[in-house]
Amino acid sequence: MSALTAPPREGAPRLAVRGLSVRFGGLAALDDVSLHVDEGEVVGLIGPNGAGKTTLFNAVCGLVRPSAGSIAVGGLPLAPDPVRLAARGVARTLQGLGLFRGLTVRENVLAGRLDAHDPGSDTQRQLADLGLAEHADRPVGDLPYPDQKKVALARALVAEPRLLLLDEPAGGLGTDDIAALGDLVRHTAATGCAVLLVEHHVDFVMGVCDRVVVLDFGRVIASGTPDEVAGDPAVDEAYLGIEVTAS
Ligand SMILES: Nc1ncnc2c1ncn2[C@@H]1O[C@H](COP(=O)(O)OP(=O)(O)OP(=O)(O)O)[C@@H](O)[C@H]1O
Repeated sequence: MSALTAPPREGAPRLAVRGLSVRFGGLAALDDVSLHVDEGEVVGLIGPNGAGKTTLFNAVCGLVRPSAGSIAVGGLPLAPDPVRLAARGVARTLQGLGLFRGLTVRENVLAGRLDAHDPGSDTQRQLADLGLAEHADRPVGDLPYPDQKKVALARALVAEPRLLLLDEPAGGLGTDDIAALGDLVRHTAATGCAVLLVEHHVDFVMGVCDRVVVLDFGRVIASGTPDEVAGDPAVDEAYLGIEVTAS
């Protein structure tokens, strides 16, 4: 059995990042970053623009090559092969929508579950869970932006991931949709999925996460519960006056 198809090691974090560094020429986008996400946990990854959040996601997905450090999923080292991520139970949403605009809602969600025995029924259930069933056969580009964000989420969730990477899921959403998103994230974690959440909407992060890790200039400057992080002066300083509050 290869490391890619082996079951996760019992007791190991779903995601363990140790001493990770990523360089782009002379720029250290990530510098000795360590973090972990356990089964059923929601961990927020926050920090100002350019702090390295998306680079960390890209490293986990094998899209950028670290210059140092290691990444393990379920206790097993991660091979730099984005195509095999789904087989390891990893799903991701993108900062933009990343949808196939010429396809219907159903076809977009189906794209997240092409390996399944009966992808059609999984897709239908996921669409119903997110209130998208009545839009299933519409071109995805015809839906309002919040519903398109839901389609992108549905495409990740239909794979029943064990590790879910969410890149700015609350971006562009109104208050009610953000509240519903928070419920969905917590519900997903309650099924045992580990969630790593990159988000600029700090109140949302503080309300939904069990722990928060703060990056600035590629380094971890704070980590802990939302209350611990919100009270950390280094975090206020990194955000240059943006209010950081725990709900
Ligand atoms: N492919 C790349 N080539 C060169 N530099 C890059 C590349 N990708 C990211 N960077 C740089 O690495 C640093 C970290 O970028 P990254 O996108 O990870 O930050 P971020 O925290 O996700 O920012 P934002 O909140 O704006 O999305 C930035 O200085 C960025 O300009």
